[in-house]
Amino acid sequence: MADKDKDKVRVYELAKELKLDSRRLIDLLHRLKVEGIKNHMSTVEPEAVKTVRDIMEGKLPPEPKPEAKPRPAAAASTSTPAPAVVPKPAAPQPPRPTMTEPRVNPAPRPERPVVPGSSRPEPMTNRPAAGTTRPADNQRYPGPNRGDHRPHPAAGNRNGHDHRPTGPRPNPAAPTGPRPGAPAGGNRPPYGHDQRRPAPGGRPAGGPPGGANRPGGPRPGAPNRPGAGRPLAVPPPPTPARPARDQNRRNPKDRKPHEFEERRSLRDWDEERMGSRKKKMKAHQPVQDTSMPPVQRRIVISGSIVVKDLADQLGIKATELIKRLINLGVMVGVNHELDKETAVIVATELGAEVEERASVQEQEEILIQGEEDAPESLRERPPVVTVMGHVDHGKTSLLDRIRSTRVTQSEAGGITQHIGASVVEHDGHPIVFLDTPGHEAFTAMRARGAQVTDIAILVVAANDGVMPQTVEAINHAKAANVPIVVAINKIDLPDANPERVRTELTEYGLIAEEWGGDTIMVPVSARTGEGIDKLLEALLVQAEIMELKANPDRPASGTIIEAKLDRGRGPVATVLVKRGTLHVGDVFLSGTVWGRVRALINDRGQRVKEVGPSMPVEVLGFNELPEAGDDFVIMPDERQAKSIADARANRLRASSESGPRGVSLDEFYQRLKDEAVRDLNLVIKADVHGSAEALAQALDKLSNDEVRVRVLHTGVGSITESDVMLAQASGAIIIGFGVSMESKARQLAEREHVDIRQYRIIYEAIDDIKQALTGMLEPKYQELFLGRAEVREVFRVPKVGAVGGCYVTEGKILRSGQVRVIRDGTVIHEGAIASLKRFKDDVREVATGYECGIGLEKFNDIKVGDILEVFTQEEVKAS
Ligand SMILES: Nc1nc2c(ncn2[C@@H]2O[C@H](COP(=O)(O)OP(=O)(O)OP(=O)(O)O)[C@@H](O)[C@H]2O)c(=O)[nH]1
Repeated sequence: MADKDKDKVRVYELAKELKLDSRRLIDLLHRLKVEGIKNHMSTVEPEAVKTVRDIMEGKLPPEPKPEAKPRPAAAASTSTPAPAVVPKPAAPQPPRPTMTEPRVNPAPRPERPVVPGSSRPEPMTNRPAAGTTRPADNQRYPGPNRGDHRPHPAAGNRNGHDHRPTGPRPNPAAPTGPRPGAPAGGNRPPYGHDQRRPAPGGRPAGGPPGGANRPGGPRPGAPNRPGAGRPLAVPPPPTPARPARDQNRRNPKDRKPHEFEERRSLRDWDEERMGSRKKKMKAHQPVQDTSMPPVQRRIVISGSIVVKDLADQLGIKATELIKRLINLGVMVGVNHELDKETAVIVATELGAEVEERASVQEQEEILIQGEEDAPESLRERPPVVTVMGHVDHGKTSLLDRIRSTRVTQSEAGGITQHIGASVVEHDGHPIVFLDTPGHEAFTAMRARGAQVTDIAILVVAANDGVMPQTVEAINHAKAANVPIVVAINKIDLPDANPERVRTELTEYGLIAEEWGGDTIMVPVSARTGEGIDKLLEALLVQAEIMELKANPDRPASGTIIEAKLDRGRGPVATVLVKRGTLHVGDVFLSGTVWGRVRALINDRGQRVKEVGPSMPVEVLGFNELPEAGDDFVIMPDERQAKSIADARANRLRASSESGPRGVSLDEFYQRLKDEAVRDLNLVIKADVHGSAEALAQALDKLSNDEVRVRVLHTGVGSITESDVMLAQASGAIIIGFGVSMESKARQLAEREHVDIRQYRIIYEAIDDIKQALTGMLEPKYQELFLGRAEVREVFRVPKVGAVGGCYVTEGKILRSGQVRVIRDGTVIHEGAIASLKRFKDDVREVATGYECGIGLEKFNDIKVGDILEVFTQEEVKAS
């Protein structure tokens, strides 16, 4: 039983192993009627695993094409539909897995019996020749790492899809061996390499690099290029070592329809449907270029590389390399940058021995991360605290009051200086307060990848209670897993009602300790100072619970919390040291800036020689201004600091020209598969509280054992910058329901690639999330903002209806666009524009700063003050 469980694999694991997209595999499993397959995380029973593997290896025929099955009426685009396949005697069936499901039993599928001898007979006759005539190749491209996507004990029985030599295969038990070309035993560095990334050697069975079929040695009977067409039904003469795959794949026209059908492996089918460049490349049958001898070099690839440079390294002409790349389905020019994987594949194809090294980025990570601290090296460190709360509830007053307490307690002489954080001592224990209150600052820092806060003080005015931004602050802190200590402020006021605050907070999961919960709540008055000591005490208690520790005896690393250009001193920045001790004279790196610490100044304006963990300090010695939120690390020497800074600058340039940084719903499933995420984080904004709650609950219910839908925040009203920041910081998607979006929020979302999805129908939102969780999200149309106009007057035009006399405040209004009418922050109508006029003329567009008349289709209720937001729909490219 235990053994059986061990054999179970999850869909995504199997898909990865077979180099299939999980969706395709799920499809196949469904068609095989394997039960319990819900998504990529579902486990597959060993029997079904075997069936799928057999199919993939060509031992069993694939199931009918999906087009043929679900839509019988659909015209078969490539081949004869399944029913037309000539039934063959079921006689010499290979052993079938004993599956309980009827589909995998031979009986219900008489139309597609397996007749090894007849289904893929010809290539088999050639294989021994291929395998045995090229022992050198086999050595260079050890079987299991190349064409063989997984070892199988029955390898010898393979049919035409097995391209491995029949001779001894090195290490047949290892499904993922060293990469091709990598020195035996794989001297690839143990770090940084994403094992999930398909190793070039782990390409699909029968793929280009497949054992005996690979180029690299002259083949007898040379002209084997695709298109050299040879009738496949006729068993080829045994002599030339023509690769089986060539015949199977490359001459489809020569095949009879049913043969074609039978020869199709699921992978062929999958590739046809997927059609991505990489797949094409992987599926490609390498073409033997007899004009070029194999490259006899050993080269090192440590990251992406320009075609020209790779050709240099290989000692061949760039044109030759390009030719080979084109053969592999990669269309490139001489200055094109190849990613590491492609470079390794093509170099190996050409016969070079490739050593993969950690990229600069990977080396950088190692250098920066340093070694793990031994537990015995850890010492207690002060907590770093941020104050949050609703507007006017007293955040600044409370911070001021707290800071003022240290004047009496600390040693004399220090002049408080604003450096972005202050240190306050209580009972001899320091507590560090970040000077900028508010959850926006807190989350902005997180959005930059830095989390410096250990504890959040939530200020709630006792006379006002929980307000919208109180809730936001709670959710922002929760999203960051930062514990909250509540300061119930303004208790000096006659209408203060701390009990009410405690009660209201329970609704948001904050239960006061005195009520049996675990949230410390302290009544205070920033005005009178009452309760401040207790609050500081509470912070120390919370810190103690958290066991905040760091190793002070190592080179420092921390975060920039503030940076400014000082007229006299040049660029200065405040660093919050996270671990280690920072000294004057240390060489540092921060983002793309590096330098040597010239001076350290603490929050009292005193020069210090060193600072330890959790301490804020102003650092002089920057030659450029770093950015708040950047990391700050001490480097062994200037050379290394400079080299990493340069590499980062290059990457930054490259990344700003390409790829999105945020998470999108479209790519969520891919990330899920790659195990990058297990949570789908959402921020929900709706027109009314009821719909926000309903949506949150409905979406929450979509969680399953494998993926958790986490609603980080729900709120009422427009989507704000703070929502976008929260989404960015937490890798969340924003769901807007009947709400508009603030301009700044849109700009930030566009810049940071935060996915904002707006809906008018609750089920559409639920459907989209549901589909995203199963990887079935259809390519969608995405809204593209065009412009915004304000209705300043309303005209009633006979026979036409209401026309808004508008002023374009942002972007431009296009006659062809769709329009959303927003009144008091709520979307009240969405539809088309019926007319767009400048004076009396119909126009196609009106730009910012101009007036125009806008009439709406099927909407006459335009009112002065309405905002007309114009947008268009743009197809989102499938990711
Ligand atoms: N009576 C009383 N008033 C207070 C107390 N704390 C703050 N206030 C007053 O409340 C008002 C708002 O205080 P701030 O400290 O500016 O509040 P804030 O939360 O920082 O406000 P924003 O920065 O605008 O978000 C000021 O008029 C303060 O004087 C208190 O404990 N008691």
